[in-house]
Amino acid sequence: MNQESLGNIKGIGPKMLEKLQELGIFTLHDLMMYFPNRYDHYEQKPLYELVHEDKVTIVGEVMHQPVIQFYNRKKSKLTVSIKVENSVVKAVLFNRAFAKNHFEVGEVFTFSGKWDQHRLQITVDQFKKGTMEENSPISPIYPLKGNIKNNQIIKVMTQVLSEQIDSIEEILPVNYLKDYKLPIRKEAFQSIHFPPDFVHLKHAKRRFIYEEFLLFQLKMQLLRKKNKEVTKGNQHNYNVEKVNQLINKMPFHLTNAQQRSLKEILEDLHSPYRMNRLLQGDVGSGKTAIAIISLYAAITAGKQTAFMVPTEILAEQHEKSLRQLLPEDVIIERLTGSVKGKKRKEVAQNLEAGIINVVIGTHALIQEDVHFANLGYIVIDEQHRFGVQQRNTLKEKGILADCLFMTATPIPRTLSITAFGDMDVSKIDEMPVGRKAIKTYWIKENMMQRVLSFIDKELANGAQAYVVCPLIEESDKLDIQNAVDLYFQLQEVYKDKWKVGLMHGRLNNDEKERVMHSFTENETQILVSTTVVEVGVNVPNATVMMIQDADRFGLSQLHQLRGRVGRGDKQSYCILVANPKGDTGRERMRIMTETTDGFVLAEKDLELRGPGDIFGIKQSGLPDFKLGDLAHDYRALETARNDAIDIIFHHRLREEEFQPLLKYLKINFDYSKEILN
Ligand SMILES: Nc1ncnc2c1ncn2[C@@H]1O[C@H](COP(=O)(O)OP(=O)(O)OP(=O)(O)O)[C@@H](O)[C@H]1O
Repeated sequence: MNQESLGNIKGIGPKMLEKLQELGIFTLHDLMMYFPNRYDHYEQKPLYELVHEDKVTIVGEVMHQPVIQFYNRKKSKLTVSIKVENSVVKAVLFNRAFAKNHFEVGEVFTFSGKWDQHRLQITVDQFKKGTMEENSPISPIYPLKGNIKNNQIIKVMTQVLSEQIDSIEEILPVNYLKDYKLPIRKEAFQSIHFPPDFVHLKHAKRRFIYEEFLLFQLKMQLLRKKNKEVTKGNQHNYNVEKVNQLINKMPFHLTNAQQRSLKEILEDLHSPYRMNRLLQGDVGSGKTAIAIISLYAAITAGKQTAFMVPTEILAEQHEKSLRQLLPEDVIIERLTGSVKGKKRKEVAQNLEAGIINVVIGTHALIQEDVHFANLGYIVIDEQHRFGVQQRNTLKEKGILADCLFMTATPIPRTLSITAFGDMDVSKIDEMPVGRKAIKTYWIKENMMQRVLSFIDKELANGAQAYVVCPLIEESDKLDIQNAVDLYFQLQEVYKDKWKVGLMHGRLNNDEKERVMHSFTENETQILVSTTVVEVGVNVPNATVMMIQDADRFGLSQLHQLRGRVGRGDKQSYCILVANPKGDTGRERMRIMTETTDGFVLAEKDLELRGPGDIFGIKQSGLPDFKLGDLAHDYRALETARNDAIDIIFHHRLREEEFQPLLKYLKINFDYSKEILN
């Protein structure tokens, strides 16, 4: 089977060709790959099991000559009495008088249509001579667009399949088929379009799911390999001694997982290939610490470095950490939206002149007027918040710059190997020692008094608390508690005892900085905030996170918010205030109180809300699979990925049994031509 145009096929006229093109079908290959999205299944049940007004299928023998009645001039009703089991059932066909001659007494027919339990009567949509088995019981329903009909696709497909079936070549090696018990390709095509039974259909689907995952993963691995080869010559000879000095100076011992990830990152820096790595780790697992050490390593190799983060608050916080940890001779600057006028000009000039060693910033880093002298390494935090485009713009500013992407959002493995399949992945899967699991409680509004005195006790022990609300201003529609109101209420409750701060997106940058600063320094003990504190904010002294209207947040977001506490060695608490109306809201609250494992939560979120919502944006880079479902087919995806890595990195495409696959890749995927040659 190939890229032959459908125009060459006998029986497909210009009109049909046009209709097929509307569905995106241009070649034989396109047509075969146009899978049904569901199947009509005529299941024969005993009469007593049929449900009144359901669509049913009945098989019976014609008992008498059909009776026809005409009414309203052009309308007709044809009634065929049939014997089913030991009953007489009436099959009624409206306005199909011509069908009368089809029915001979004594012949068996299969009818499908709407069942009338009281009259023992079926209003027939379709009928066919013969028993169920003779009438292909599972019929495909194709996704339709334009003015093509399902029957027309079935007709074309039947014809093409019967004529071309022998030209469909297998593309997978025989061993794979054997190991995974998959049907051969031509059989799978036959079964997915016209399944003889459900078992064949299941295996055909299994085959195509594996096939599409494998083809996708092959593409990812080819890109990964290409990235390595093309970028040869990108070696950073960092100063091991200086890096070790910094590690020893850190206020804590790195966890094993941190050490392992750091080692992988440093190896990438040192290797002649461009780093394209994702550093994944649950909230508070210590990713930033690793990022800082690796930035310093690149600086000791004489390179400029950049640290890109999603919010102004984070940029300021990280700038502070960099200044605290790095030796004084490292020149650190911040470039965010709030750096303006003369200062901004100065930073831009110094970047271009190569004076600055590390610049930390937000989107401001990718403005057109920002140029680097010799950008060698970029760390991008919370990467899925930046679009693919923005990531690339920054990359392009530094020729062959190594890139480390960090994400605190636990991405289920199925998603990470799909969206980031072309990347290497390091994982920090261990928390620093001494961390206590955060205790999470779900309470109703009417228990607020108790919560407030609990917070009071915590603060009396020297700790601090966050109170998060979903929106900043009251909305009539969504009865949501607003941050400003709550701020005033809490001030009233705690009067002169504790200071309350207020943070939200509408404050200007200076105000935000001031509010955050006084919370970090424990000048304010309670921070009332919208979700701007969601990512990365690090105040280890805070032990209480109270979230208002918690059922309005997704699980991953709740987990991010909860991750703002439990960052030191004190026992921390997360209090979810919610009166969820629906089951999903209640389910979310329940899960939150049951687990603190971000990955478990993300898997649940994937189940409850689908992949798009985890990333929160469209540019997530997730492909649209025809059959494969990321939430459920993770085993197939995992297997396909391992196979693709093996095939590409062990040069299997050169082997004899992989020749059909190689040929297929070359014909069907543009990307692979140059890489595969
Ligand atoms: N190995 C360690 N031992 C003890 N404390 C650590 C260790 N590594 C990091 N920390 C501390 O734990 C807190 C969280 O670390 P860090 O900010 O690096 O985590 P993160 O993974 O970047 O967090 P987030 O995902 O929330 O941004 C910080 O206060 C940091 O100083």
